[in-house]
Amino acid sequence: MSFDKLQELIKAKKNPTVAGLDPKPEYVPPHILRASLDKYGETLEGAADAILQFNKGLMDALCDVVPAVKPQSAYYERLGWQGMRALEETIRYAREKGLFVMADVKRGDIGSTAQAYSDAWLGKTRVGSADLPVFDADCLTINGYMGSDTILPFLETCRVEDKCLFTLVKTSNPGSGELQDMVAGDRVVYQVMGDLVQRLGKDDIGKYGYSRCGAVVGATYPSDLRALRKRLEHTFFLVPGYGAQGGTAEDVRFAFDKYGRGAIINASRSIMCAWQKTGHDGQDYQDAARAAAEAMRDDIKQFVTIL
Ligand SMILES: O=C(O)c1cc(=O)[nH]c(=O)n1[C@@H]1O[C@H](COP(=O)(O)O)[C@@H](O)[C@H]1O
Repeated sequence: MSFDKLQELIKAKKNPTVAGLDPKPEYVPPHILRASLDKYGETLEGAADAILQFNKGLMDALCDVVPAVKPQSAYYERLGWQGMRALEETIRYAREKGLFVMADVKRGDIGSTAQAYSDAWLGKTRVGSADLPVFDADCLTINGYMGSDTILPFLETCRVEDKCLFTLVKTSNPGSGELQDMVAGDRVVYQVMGDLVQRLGKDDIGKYGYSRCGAVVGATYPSDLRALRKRLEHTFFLVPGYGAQGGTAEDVRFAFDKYGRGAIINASRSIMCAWQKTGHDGQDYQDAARAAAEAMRDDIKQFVTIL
């Protein structure tokens, strides 16, 4: 099953991290941006071409270091349909490179609309008698705070397509406590959500002990991360917030089980924008991204041994 595949890629690369692909035109090295804008003008098409070329270069540099990439849809949506085409091509290229693709869309809606989202991102769209894959990611982030009926359509698509999900449980942002830390009976809200995620996934557990229904738990709240790891033993964690948001390797070690499994740590800007700190005008963006990804891996491996 799908988290088994991710776990095996993590083991093969000896690296429990995912590189976020959240590209803004400002993050693209000047020589790549200039080439695209010379070709297409200062247009959304030009910007979309630049981020696609940038993504491909990053994936060429990172594909033997990281097991997975996580493109965040917003950065592509803001460039309109040209951006969405760049996202589709990014996903296709990632798969060609053997990378596990986690589409970060944080979707959530009533059941019938959730089904449409899951067709788009994980499943297939029916046209006449044909079932056509669309974005075809391996895994998706969703927002399940509308309730279980909005999560289940995604989970069913995952079962049919052998894919998996991450549902927001305790997010990394500064305001996450405003609602997620509210007391709800004898639990707090994020615990209620975590328990729901674990319950929805419980009948479909993979060989490493994890269900298809994972949870997003931020690196920026390490004590909550530690408590959730103990509470949700069958729930795979996506842990964002390392690097640019201040989360450290010491913080994220709590996300892993005793075999060093069950979690993947994300960093986006600290890898994508590493070239901005080397003083070489972006010509070395691939080396810089690779060095940042290797440094993150080695940093985490000081605290976590993957068996
Ligand atoms: O679902 C996510 O990936 C996510 C959840 C969360 O709680 N916090 C969070 O930062 N993210 C995403 O993780 C990435 C973090 O990016 P950096 O802060 O640049 O490493 C962004 O794509 C965020 O949208």
